[in-house]
Amino acid sequence: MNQTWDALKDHHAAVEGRPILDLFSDGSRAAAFTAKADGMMLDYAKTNIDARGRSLLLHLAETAGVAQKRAAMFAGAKINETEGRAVLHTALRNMDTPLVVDGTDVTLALRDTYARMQGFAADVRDGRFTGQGGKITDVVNIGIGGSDLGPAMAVLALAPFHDGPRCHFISNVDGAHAADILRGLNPETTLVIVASKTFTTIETMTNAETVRLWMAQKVTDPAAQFAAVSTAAEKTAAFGIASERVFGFEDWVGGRYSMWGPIGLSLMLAVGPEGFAEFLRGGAAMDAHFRTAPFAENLPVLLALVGIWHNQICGYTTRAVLPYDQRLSRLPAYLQQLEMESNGKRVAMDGTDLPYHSGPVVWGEPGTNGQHAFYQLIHQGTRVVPCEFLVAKRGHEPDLAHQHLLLVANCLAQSEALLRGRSLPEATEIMARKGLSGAELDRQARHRVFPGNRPSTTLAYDQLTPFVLGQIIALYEHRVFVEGVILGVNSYDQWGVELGKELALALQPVLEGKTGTEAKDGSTAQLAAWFRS
Ligand SMILES: O=P(O)(O)OC[C@H]1O[C@H](O)[C@H](O)[C@@H](O)[C@@H]1O
Repeated sequence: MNQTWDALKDHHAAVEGRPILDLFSDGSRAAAFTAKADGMMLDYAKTNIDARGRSLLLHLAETAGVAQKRAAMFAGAKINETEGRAVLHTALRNMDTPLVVDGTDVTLALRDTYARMQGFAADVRDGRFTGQGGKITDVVNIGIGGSDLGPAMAVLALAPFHDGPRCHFISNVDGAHAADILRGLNPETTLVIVASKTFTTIETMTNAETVRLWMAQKVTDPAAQFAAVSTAAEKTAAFGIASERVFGFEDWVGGRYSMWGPIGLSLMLAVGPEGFAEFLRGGAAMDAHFRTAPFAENLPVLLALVGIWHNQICGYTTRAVLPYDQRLSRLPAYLQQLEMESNGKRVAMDGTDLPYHSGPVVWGEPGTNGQHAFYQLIHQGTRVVPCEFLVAKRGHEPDLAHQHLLLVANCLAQSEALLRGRSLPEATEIMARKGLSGAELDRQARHRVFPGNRPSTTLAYDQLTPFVLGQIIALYEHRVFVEGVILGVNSYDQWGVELGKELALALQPVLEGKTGTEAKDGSTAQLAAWFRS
């Protein structure tokens, strides 16, 4: 921890409890604590960050080496130090700019694969590639984690742009998932994409086998209706998928950063190659903004600094992502992997223990649904939950513009209510008007107090198009990067998922009764015995 961290802690101690609302007595507050990029606006004025807090936070980003690390990442340096890999998902959306890594221009192979994806997607959509019962009507993407959450989120987000086959996603090893998705699908007109960076993930391999057997009941050559997306070409061949339907990528694309490349094939099939290209253009626009905008106007940097302020400095342990955009209903789940798998670490890059907490718990649901569920706690619970609202100026349903207006009113009202709250005198007056008095008035009024002074940010955009979705996702990716650099963690590995995988493998023979439970703790042994009985 350096002096800036200490200065931030001191500053927080000095301003803690100050009403954020008071900051608006400066009429320029709202504009001064808002940043814009290519038609998108991030309002972070409803936080307790003031001019001094912001300048300390910006200093933190500068002294942590964010600019240097940013340059290193975009240049293809091996910043994923624990796996000895570059981090180049940004190259997937900037393929026209040559990028030499280890003596090779990596964009040549990227462009080649991208052209093959475009050709295949067009063939499927136009009916040149068919199933054994005719034109492909449905696509099933089998993948998990980064090979599922991104495309599943984006396919839902871009529903108004769908003009291709219907897309479905199977991820869970729970057979219920495959069973429920496959019910109602016709194997003869279904294309299956097995999406796995490693092509070893047990959930995906198990589901791929299940779906192959399902298809074999109706189709003479199931493999002909399978495509694969992976870094492991030999494994896809061993599974029996012809190389012309295998779309590869390099290990310098992290799973949770991979939807810009072949992992996005299902999205390209749904919205078409041009819609997908727009998504890439949106990501590239955010890359350009991130690389060139001064930190004080830089959306990813500012969003990261708001995160550091709330989590590491104020001590708020979670953050809620609240899209007032029904089609972004899977964004919180997507961000849970992006943010928590990236920055949920306990040691710094050099292996030493972190001197502060790492990334927060990320959670959320779309508004207005959340309002009728968990907002009670956000408004009146004893813990502060920083809220991150997202909202579009326009919906896609011109006939339902009145509903969009209602949606926006609710979004703005929530951040206003969190900021303003309702004092005891205000609550007392309301209850007195209802005829209460004395102790009963006091008791009832206290239940109706909102402490307020609860921070939020609002990300506002014009309309949820492929371009804007690309901007949003790249914004969050770079936010994670900046937070990771400031915390000094490796945002690009995920060792924390390994132990459970190993133990699950070891428990399989125990549950099958082939090995005993001697090596297990009493609780695990008891549970295993119960399932075997
Ligand atoms: O794409 P795959 O190799 O099948 O990996 C799927 C997912 O599983 C792993 O366990 C990791 O935790 C994720 O980062 C990854 O996205």
